[in-house]
Amino acid sequence: MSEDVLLHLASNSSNQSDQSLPSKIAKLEARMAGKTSTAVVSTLQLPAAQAAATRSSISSTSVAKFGANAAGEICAESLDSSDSEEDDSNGREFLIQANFQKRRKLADDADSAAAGQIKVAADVRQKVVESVEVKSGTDVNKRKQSRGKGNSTPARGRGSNDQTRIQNSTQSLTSSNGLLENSHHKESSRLKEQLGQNERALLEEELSSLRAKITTLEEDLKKARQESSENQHLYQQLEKELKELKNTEQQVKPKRMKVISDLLISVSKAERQEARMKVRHDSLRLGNVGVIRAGTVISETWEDGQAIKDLNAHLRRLLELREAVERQRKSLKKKQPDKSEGTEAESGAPEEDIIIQDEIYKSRLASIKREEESYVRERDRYELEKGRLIREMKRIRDEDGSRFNNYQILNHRYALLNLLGKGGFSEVYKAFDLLEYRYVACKLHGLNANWSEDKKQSYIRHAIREYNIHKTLVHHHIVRLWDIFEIDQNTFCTILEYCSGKDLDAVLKATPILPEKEARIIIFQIFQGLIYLNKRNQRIIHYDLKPGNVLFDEFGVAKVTDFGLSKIVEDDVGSQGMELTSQGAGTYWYLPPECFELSKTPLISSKVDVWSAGILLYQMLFGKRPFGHDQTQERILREDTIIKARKVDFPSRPSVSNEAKEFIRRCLTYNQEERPDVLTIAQDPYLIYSKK
Ligand SMILES: Nc1ncnc2c1ncn2[C@@H]1O[C@H](COP(=O)(O)OP(=O)(O)OP(=O)(O)O)[C@@H](O)[C@H]1O
Repeated sequence: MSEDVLLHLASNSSNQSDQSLPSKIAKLEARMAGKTSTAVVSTLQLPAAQAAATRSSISSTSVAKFGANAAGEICAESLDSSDSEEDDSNGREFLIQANFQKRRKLADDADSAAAGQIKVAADVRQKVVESVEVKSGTDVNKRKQSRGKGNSTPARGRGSNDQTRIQNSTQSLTSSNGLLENSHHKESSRLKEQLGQNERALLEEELSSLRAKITTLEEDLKKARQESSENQHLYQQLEKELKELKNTEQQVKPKRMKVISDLLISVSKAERQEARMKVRHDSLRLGNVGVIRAGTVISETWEDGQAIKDLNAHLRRLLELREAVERQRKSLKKKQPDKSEGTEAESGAPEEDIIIQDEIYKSRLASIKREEESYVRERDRYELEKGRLIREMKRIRDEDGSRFNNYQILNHRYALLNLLGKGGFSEVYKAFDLLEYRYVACKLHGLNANWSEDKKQSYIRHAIREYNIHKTLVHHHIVRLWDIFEIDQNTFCTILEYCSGKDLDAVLKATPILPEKEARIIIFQIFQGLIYLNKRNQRIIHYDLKPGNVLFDEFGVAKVTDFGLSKIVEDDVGSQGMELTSQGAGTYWYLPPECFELSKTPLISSKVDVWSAGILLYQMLFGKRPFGHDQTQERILREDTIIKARKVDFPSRPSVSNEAKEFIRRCLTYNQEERPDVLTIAQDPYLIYSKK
């Protein structure tokens, strides 16, 4: 109710023409003051939040009539003054004062509105600049734009507020005071005019700066065009140079290949010469192949060299010496007095002398034995050297007899160097890949010209099968197969990763027994390869694991090779394996009993490779194969050696860990069903390396 009254009062206070009104109003105000002061007191007595609510409701109602600021202040003034204004005359003074303050307030608002309008004009100008800058799209303009944005945002906000305030003030001015309205109109039109002038000046200034910018941009554009045409020219020049380089490369490439292959060939020639000299030198010491003629039959025989002859002569002499000393000892024993028969004097030799003489003989025999042992060790070493020499002689002979020994370049990239070795139907050459710049092993598969067409075709099918299996295998412990190509109707070539170390067969020939640590890490690597073969979608049984098919690279990494007999495990094969269709292949010492099953087609699985790996480990640890070591392949078949291999025995020496023996026993489980497959035995503690 007090608010309504206040509103009424406020609206009436602007009516200057009603002469009786001031006193009425004064009275009412005085009354109101009493009431209002009560209201103020009660408001003050309320809690702070409630008091604020009351105040804000009053002021919001006033805003509806006068505009936010003016109404708020008038309200506050009327509330402040209500305490002191007690009579009518004072009430009139209050009204005049209130109106005067109202006017002053509105004038202030008009000023601030004018300032707001200047701001708005500045914003408009800013927008023009921005739009021009966006169009120009240069970095410089972007910077300007961001600067402009930073300045304009708050100004724009203030501008709109001020505009609202101007509108509000103008409304209240119109309703409350005509005079004020007139002066305000004048004032605002003057301001507008001034604003227009300012704005124009600013825009002109802006326009001239934009023109300057356009000139700069045009210059920049000109420069950029010039640069672009220079770059275009440079690009064409480089393209031309590249083409020329490519042409030169094409011309130089064969020359470079020739230089490299010439260098390789001269190195390889020197190696061949050195190898032959070494063989000649070693054969003087160790022996040579001689020819013996018996009637019309000429056959080859081995003749020991001087070193072996000397060694054998030493051993013979030592043997004779030992026998002589033993004879002496025996005769001395005969001279020994028979205590039951007579005295020292009667036998002719004092007992003490005989004892001493016997001690001398015994000591001599011990020293002869030591010497003999040392010569035997030396002879064993010579035997190993002799074996190496014989293999090297064979290699040289094969190399000399090979039709690929004249440093050919195969398939325009593989420079053939020296022969590494000869297998059943193949020769393997060390070669250099002139495109990839790496050494490779070229395996030349030769078909016998006398073979029937069918046999040739079958061999080729077999080799292509091997290639197709092998080329998909990419593993650290499997020799990579890089390439295959035909050389002529009877020969084709596969390109393999070159392994510069020996193969395991050569290692075991040089050192038949390996320390367990070395043997374990080799078998571990072989199993890594086997695990890979059994974890692929298309599982593979190697079927020909033997020392000759384990190669070593220059760092001693073991790699499985030769997939000529491998079998791909069909998807639908049962747990016991698949049928072995091509029997009779493989090396018998390393194959499990099921492969010798002749009454029915055997079922094979990765357990074949587990058996072979068990034999390999046994051989590395004990220097011999567990079954049929000294037998020929033919005898193994004839005597059913492997079919009878039910239990593995371990020699007492060298001493080998129980873990190794247990592992070998598991690998050599006779019954195929009970033997673990590759992935199962891979879990064996012997194949697990962990930090202790
Ligand atoms: N990738 C290779 N890197 C280095 N030497 C190799 C490589 N492949 C084979 N050799 C060597 O070449 C020789 C002949 O190998 P090849 O595989 O033809 O014969 P093999 O395995 O002895 O006989 P077969 O294949 O008839 O059983 C062996 O001494 C072997 O060590």
